[in-house]
Amino acid sequence: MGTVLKLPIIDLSSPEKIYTSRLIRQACLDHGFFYLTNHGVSEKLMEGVLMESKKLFSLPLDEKMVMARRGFRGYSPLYDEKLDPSATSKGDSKEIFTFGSSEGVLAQIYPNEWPLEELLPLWRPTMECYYKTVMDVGKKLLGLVALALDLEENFFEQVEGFNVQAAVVRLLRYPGELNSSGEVTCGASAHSDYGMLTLLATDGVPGLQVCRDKDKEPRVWEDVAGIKGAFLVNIGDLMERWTNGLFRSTMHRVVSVGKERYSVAVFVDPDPNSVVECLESCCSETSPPRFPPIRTRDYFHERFSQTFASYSGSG
Ligand SMILES: O=C(O)CCC(=O)C(=O)O
Ligand SMILES: [Fe+2]
Repeated sequence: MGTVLKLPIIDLSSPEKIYTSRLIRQACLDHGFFYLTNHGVSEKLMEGVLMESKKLFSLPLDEKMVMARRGFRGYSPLYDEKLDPSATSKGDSKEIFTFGSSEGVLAQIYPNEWPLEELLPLWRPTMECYYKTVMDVGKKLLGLVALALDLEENFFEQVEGFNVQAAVVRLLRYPGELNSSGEVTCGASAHSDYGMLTLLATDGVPGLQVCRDKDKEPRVWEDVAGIKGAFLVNIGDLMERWTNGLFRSTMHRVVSVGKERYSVAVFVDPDPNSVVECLESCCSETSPPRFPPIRTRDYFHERFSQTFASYSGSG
């Protein structure tokens, strides 16, 4: 493993909102990644989610395939996703289980898949509690991000950027296999996240790396360590587009270190119908918009079609 990147730590419980928003701004300009502490999600709940996730992935494959994803919700077996479409591998070495809100348009198009209550009685209540609790964190954090951009605190709610029904939770299991040829095995190949913000919790097994300059060849990958109880937060592509590239959607990947690894990523994404376009405060005559306006649904569809084997979703 290479160098470990030192990332800023943001305390979500600080009463100094403006000061905290300035720290967030700097973190988003410099890295697009930061740790979030004192966020209000208990370690017990985070551990409970990881434990239930392990139980789900331990089920026999045919029982998991009953919940196989339609669109992007449900179970994805090993190699179903390849986050870097240009990679020569057969796919990313990981299993995924994705769910979201049971309400709203997305839930109608892609109903959540739940494991049988007889098999995993605590699964659904634990996951629903996590979803709800992390949404409170997402809302508070996006308020600070809006302040960091000199916008009204509720800006992202007004433009349907924050919508509790549009977020998704992605449970991940990396088997930790190593390649006999000595090549890097990716559990998640190089990519940036698609939405606004991602809140990541892991079981502490290393493997996550970021590449701060995606245009530099060869790419330089730096390790990111976990902080127990903290979320690792990163900016996604739609936030980068909203801010005209000011806030960075940084490329990252997960490499296998020969050990099984579990993580839980919550993607705080805009409403599928929202249009993401350059904020007035982020462009000028000398710095015109770098990206045309785009509907969230269309952006997601484009990315999922490139990265999922046989993707037939509409958002
Ligand atoms: O598992 C991790 O640590 C990161 C996962 C990730 O980057 C993703 O699913 O987008
Ligand atoms: Fe990611």
